[in-house]
Amino acid sequence: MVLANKLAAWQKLQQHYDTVGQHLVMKDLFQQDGQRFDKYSRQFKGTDASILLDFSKNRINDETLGLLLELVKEAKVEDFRAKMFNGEHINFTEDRAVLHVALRNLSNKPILDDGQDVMPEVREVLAHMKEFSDAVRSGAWKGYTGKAITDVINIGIGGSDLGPVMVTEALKHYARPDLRAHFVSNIDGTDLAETLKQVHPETTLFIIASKTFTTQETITNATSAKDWFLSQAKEVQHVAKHFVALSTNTEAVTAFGIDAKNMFKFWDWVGGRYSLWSAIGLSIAINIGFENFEALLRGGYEMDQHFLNTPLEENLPVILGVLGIWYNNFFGAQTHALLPYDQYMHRFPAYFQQGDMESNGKYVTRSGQRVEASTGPIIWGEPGTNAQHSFYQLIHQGTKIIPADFLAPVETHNPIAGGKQHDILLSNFFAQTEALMVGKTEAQVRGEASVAENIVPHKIFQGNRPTNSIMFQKLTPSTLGSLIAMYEHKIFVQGVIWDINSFDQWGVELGKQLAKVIQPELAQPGSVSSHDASTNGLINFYKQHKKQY
Ligand SMILES: O=P(O)(O)OC[C@H]1O[C@@H](O)[C@@H](O)[C@@H](O)[C@@H]1O
Repeated sequence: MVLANKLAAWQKLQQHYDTVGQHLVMKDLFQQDGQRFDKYSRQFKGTDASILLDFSKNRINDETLGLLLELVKEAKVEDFRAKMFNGEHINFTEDRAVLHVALRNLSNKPILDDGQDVMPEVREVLAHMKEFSDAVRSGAWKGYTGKAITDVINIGIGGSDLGPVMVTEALKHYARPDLRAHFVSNIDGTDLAETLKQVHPETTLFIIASKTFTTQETITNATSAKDWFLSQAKEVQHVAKHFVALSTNTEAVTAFGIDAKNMFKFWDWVGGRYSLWSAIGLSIAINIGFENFEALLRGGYEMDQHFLNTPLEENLPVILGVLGIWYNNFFGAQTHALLPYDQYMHRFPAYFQQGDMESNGKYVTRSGQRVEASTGPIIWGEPGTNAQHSFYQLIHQGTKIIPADFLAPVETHNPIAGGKQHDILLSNFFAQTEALMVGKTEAQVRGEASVAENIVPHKIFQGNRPTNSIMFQKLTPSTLGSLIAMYEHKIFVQGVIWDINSFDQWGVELGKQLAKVIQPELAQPGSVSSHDASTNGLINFYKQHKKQY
């Protein structure tokens, strides 16, 4: 593969940026073209999910879009897309297929990994999840004293936590108040301790979620949870009624003391950050019911079909992907903000921090060279309108360009005050992207009542700040599924263009290795001298002041 910045379309884009792109003023473009919204907005329609993407408030014209799509073709995104769906081992550094799309494949089409159809096993696990989640929800699954489960604690971290957390928050409207979901991820004992305070061992189900079942945080928390449980339940046989595992590692699960029949399997072709669709979604299925979990899968599946079959210029993930490239690589934007105007989606940006940054935070190309172009953006964000009262100042008047996606539902689940609050929320949603685009000129500032001369420059907004507006009818399970899959594929498109492997995560390993060296040093008496002066100093400071428990 050729380095991204050496592709002919990239060079053309650079020239286009230098001569035209960087000078485009959106306000003028809207004045010149009354059809700009129609021209630069697209709709996705699933069975019941419908998503509008308005990307007209971007610093682009027809030539920009044309060249960006040329880049997609030249970088062979379509070939890679086919390779992913066909189970080729595109995650070549781990020699794995990338088949999260199989988890939501609701068609009858087989999906092959190493020549074997993975679908029968996928369906088997889904059936197991249905059976189990139904039993927990109906109260047929009983704890060791014969009581029904009231609290489910998912113990997992990274991809084995963030997806279930984000989705159960986003779909809280569909959850039953008498069946509470909790999530423990951090090795910090506070996380587990504070959660255990809220539950009772007789009515609590622990879901130990770990693809590898070797992750230090998860196994340690799970062991402590088991100790807590056994301190009251006493008999080891009761563990079977209160602990289940979600993993690819049967041996480690059984060694932990969880019955293999209470293990929900998934496969090494499911990346951790793409795993909420797999058995990792068990806490979701229990929380909102299996039918709703299936609707989530359907939404994902329908977006997969859209990504696979829609022409590039109509394809939402492709459009989002190339717009990201335009700002990241030509305008030098370092970050990308996700700003959901839906309180239920408050963990959506955090979810895609892992989804995007663990996927595309890489500087080595598929052929082992160093990239010459900037890769994955820093993803961040908070729900509107809270974010408006926090960091929007910098987006409006700071020195950095912050491309942002604004997301909002047309319909709210909570029409408080006869829908008035939702109107207020949405008026802010519309106003912010408008303000970011049009800004406020010096003349407008002066036109306002009595502004002191020295204050004038402070009140000017340059505008021309790019945003995408993404509206969906209502935050239903299938809509959420489509939105998640849309961003997954956006990340895919960008990774292919940058020629990096979006599906490994070697960058998380070094810190883990070093922590394993340091942990025994903390328990030994005396000071350490084997590290650099800073690390030695910090460790020794801790050892001097450490409390013995
Ligand atoms: O699911 P397990 O194996 O516990 O991994 C949990 C997380 O670990 C991290 O180090 C990353 O590699 C993530 O991609 C992964 O989701």
